[in-house]
Amino acid sequence: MTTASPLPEAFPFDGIVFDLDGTLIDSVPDLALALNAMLDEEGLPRVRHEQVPAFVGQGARVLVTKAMAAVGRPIAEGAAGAAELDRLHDRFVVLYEEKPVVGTRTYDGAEAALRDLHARGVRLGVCTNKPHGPTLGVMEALGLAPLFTAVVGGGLIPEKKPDPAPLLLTLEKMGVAPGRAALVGDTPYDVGAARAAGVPVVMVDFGYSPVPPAEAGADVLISSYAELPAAFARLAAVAKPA
Ligand SMILES: O=C(O)COP(=O)(O)O
Ligand SMILES: [Mg+2]
Repeated sequence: MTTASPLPEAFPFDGIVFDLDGTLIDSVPDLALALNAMLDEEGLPRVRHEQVPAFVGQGARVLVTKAMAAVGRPIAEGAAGAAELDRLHDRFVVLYEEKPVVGTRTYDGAEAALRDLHARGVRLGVCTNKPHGPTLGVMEALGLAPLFTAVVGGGLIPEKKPDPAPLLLTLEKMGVAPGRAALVGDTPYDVGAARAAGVPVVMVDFGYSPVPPAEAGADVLISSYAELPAAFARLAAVAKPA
C-alpha cells in the first residue's frame, strides 16, 4: 500500500477486535453453498442466497436451525430435534470447511484498514460466532491470519455474542484491557457483547444485521472502511479511560 495512513497520530486504542461475517468478509456465498449442499443431501429444497444473511450472526447452530425453518422443516423441540440439529450442524461444518472461500471476499477497504492498524502496532483480534475451525481456514485462505494477535471462534467456549465472554477472552489473548479497546461489528449481537464488556463499538451498515443498523445501539455507524479512522476518533470520546 502506498497510501498515507489516515489514522490519527495518537491512536486512542491499544487493540481493535473485529467481528468476521458481515464485517470483514462477505461470507454468504459460501455459507449458502454449504447449506444447500447439506439440504441436497437431506433431499430438501434449497435456500436462496438472499435469505441467508438473516440466518448469520449467532453461530452455525442458529444458521442451520433458521435454514431448516425456511425450507419448511423446522427442527423439533426435545431430544430428537436436538440430535437432528447436532447431525445437521456437524455435516454443515464439514461441507463448509471443504469449500470456505469459493465466493467469500473481504469487503472493500477492509484489508487495507487492517494492514494500516497492524503497521501502527495496534493489536488486532477477531471475535466471531462462526465455528473456530472454519474461521481459521477462511482467515488463512484470505491471507488475513498473520495480521491478528488473537482469533476466538464459536465453540472455543460455550458462550456466544451477545454474551461478553468471547470478546473478553479475545482481549485477554491480545493482552489488551477492555478500556483500551474497541469492537467493529455488524449486528446487535456484536453491540450487546461490546456493551456488556464495557467496550465502545463501531457498526458497519453493509453487513447482516437483522434490525436496521441505525437502531442497533452502536456508538458510531459507518458505511465504508474509509470512514473507520474518523469513527475511531469519535469512539475515543465515548471510551472509558484506561
Ligand atoms: O457464523 C455466524 O453466525 C456469525 O459470525 P460473526 O460472529 O462473524 O458475524
Ligand atoms: Mg457478523
